[in-house]
Amino acid sequence: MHPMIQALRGKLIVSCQAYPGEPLRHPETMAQMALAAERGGAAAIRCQGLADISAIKGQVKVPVIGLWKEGDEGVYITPTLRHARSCSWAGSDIVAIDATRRPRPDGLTFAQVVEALHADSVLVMADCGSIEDIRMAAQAGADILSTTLAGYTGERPKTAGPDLELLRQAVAEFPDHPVICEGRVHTPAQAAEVMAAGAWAVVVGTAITHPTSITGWFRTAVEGQ
Ligand SMILES: CC(=O)N[C@H](C=O)[C@@H](O)[C@H](O)[C@H](O)COP(=O)(O)O
Repeated sequence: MHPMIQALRGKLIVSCQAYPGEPLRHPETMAQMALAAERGGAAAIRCQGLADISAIKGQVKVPVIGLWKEGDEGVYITPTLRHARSCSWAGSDIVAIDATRRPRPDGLTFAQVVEALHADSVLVMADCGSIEDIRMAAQAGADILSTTLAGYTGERPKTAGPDLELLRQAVAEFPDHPVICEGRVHTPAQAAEVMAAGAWAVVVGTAITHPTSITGWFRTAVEGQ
């Protein structure tokens, strides 16, 4: 296993993303957010878009997991080999790509994308939505398997918290692969629970770096529905 992935074992990864039209959507702002997360103990930063990747890479010392979202339905997380290579060139230490079994816009299979990236020594995080995706990604040689898309592709229910069932199944089937739990980890207790369930590492985004959502959670608690 690559030493960079080995070093992520038992660690917290923080996802720093702002969505189109949002107040914090600026590469410098995301770099500041990433630095703040690093200062709090994040072992890696996950981030979106070439400008954010390059701005964050220039600021933090921890590894950068980069992706490039185009659109918000179908295959939108680093959908093509071109997107993936661009993420790598922008400064990603690991590139996160859609690892579903859906057709990809460039007509390549996930396995072909992994093969091409590995030829350039690029590490791949597979963003999966189901156990079938996880199996496919493992077979294709992805360096990291992740539950990122569970609840977003129609194959798994959108659980309120992390998809522990999928995580447990993935860890049981692939004990020798690093399986990262990502998606709807909203509390430290949930983060501890996914680690206890055997996650290699946990990615937390919204609950740390998306103040609009966090404010909404509190507003609901204060005002009721
Ligand atoms: C489904 C999808 O597009 N997920 C994205 C993947 O990069 C991000 O929008 C999430 O914020 C990230 O996965 C972290 O998850 P959470 O914000 O729930 O902690």
